[in-house]
Amino acid sequence: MNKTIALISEHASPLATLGGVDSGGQNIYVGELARQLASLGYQVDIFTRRDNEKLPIEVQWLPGVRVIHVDAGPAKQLPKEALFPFMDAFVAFMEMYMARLSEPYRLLHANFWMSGYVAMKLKERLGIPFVITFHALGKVRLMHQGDADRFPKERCEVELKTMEKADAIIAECPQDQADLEQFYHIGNGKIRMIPCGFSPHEFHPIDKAYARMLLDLHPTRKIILQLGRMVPRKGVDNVIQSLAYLSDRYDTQLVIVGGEQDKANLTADPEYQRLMELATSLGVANAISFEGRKSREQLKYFYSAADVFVSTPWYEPFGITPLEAMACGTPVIGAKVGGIQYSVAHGKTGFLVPPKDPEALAHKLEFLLTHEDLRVYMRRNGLRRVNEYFTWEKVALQMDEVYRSITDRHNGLVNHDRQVILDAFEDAASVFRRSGSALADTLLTAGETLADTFLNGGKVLVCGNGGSAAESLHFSAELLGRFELPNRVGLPVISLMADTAMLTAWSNDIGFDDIFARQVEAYGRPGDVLLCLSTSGNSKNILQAMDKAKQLGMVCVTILGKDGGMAVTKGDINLVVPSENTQRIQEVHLHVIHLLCSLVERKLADLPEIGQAALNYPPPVGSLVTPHQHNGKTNGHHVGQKSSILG
Ligand SMILES: O=C(CO)[C@@H](O)[C@H](O)[C@H](O)[C@H](O)COP(=O)(O)O
Ligand SMILES: [Zn+2]
Repeated sequence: MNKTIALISEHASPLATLGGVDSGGQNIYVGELARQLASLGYQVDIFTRRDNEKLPIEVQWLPGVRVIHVDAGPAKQLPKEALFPFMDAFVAFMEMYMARLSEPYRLLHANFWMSGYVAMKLKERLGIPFVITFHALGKVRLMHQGDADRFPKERCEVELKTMEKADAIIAECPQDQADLEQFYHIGNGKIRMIPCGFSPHEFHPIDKAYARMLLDLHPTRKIILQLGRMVPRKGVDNVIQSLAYLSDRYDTQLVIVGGEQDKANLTADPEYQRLMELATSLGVANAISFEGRKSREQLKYFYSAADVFVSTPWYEPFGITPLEAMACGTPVIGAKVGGIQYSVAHGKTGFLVPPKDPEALAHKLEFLLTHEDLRVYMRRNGLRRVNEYFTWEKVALQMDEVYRSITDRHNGLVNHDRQVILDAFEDAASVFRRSGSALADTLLTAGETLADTFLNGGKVLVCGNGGSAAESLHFSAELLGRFELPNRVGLPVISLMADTAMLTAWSNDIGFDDIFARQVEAYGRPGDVLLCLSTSGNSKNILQAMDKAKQLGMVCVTILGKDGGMAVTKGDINLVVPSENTQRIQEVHLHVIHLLCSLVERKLADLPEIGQAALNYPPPVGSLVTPHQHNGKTNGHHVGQKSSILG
């Protein structure tokens, strides 16, 4: 079974350094999901923007996982708010890349709204189904950030369209699901709740004293850890403010990990400056150490060294850091928002507090830091909870289920469509078979009549509507031009729907019902044939043309379907296709006109006495057998009169 999948993550690459403004949870999510999917047998390609010209296009990152760097916009770092204009180029690159693959991706998994746009376009063009994890929703962000939100205004509209087109939407927590339902009205069973995860091999408890020694942290002071991206919405200022409410703040240290810079260069980070000013103004600067950006390998030591981990953002679609802290045995005090209120079990693995409420945070901090037994209890619960529900391995297993259900459904649809096609061929074959026996004799008569008409200096007028109009042109082209017989003269067949100017003027000014009758009157002569194609046999313009032809002493040959309609009562030779299906009828009609052409040419070529004459049409009047001498009465009508186009 083909298990190739493309993860699209336009700004967040698993290869990017973590902790910067635009790299965080999504980089981890994409990387860890890919790693686990590969261990489930998937071949994963991660498409992310090439933001450094030195990056090769393809990087084999892990066994079964490649990172594909997409040329879309300048090959340098840009804020994610500036990337949307390059997403069409992203789509074009992926399409080009995919065209070279031996097997198409079975599924696309988009991450973030702009990747969703890419996946939606690819689905439109290539029909590949897609899943999306938004990681953050535009409407929620706008609610919290207001004018500070710098994303293009189309974001929410694109999100909505993407949601409509997606085969499944992954909500990361119950709050995410509720936001999707409330703000985007998505509730038709498309949403699947699958949380984020952590890797037990990466995050596990380490002896506290050892961790502190390695990190050069105080061996006995109470350590509060704040770790993550340092942007206003993460509420680092809230944690700093809470220190001012702690009664025993001098025995407590707040360690802040994260930011754009490492420790030595932190002063260059404006957010650090802002936070430092705040700490100084509150008189708590001495209780804080800013550690700057750290490598991922170092994080477990920080989590393990801390007595409590704090995360109080304004909002948080999921929040991976509380999981990582619990996985290292550290209780969490988190804001009662987004995924944190789901991952942190209040009173069991930590506490939930309102965001932007430093006093409430201080209250819980004080309580937890002064109750060691409670910390031990929460440590045990936290370890159990995260290992039971939140490992990347479990996340990937749930994701695999979603992928399978979509691809099965998709294959089912494809198979269904395939069956429709096979059935249509079967149906057509059966109508053709039935038509063979039903029409063979009449076809011989019709072929002979047409041939005799030509041989007698007559002509054929042919008409029909819609598909039948196209076939009437088809018929005149074969006989006026060439069919199978080489070197014969053109035969006089006039398609009555070929004269667009006449048809439009007449139907515009007078009416549609006599467009053919008018032409029959002008062109028709006794002994000529009017050949009518109609699937219903009830088109008024066909019936009127037949009436006119009969008045002029012409022969009416019809090619019909269903019950033959009214036309069957007026025709001299009626070829009625035994089917009720208009398309099948038309398909047999094409075959019928080809057979008529074939019969005409055979007749012209085979009759020894006229073989030469057929090549030198028109024959001298009277030199040839007249049709009724061959044919006698065809369907009760004599067709012996001679004519030429000019009468
Ligand atoms: O080709 C199709 C349907 O397959 C149509 O264009 C179809 O020919 C038109 O509806 C005609 O107007 C039907 O007229 P008729 O066959 O009933 O005389
Ligand atoms: Zn048609």
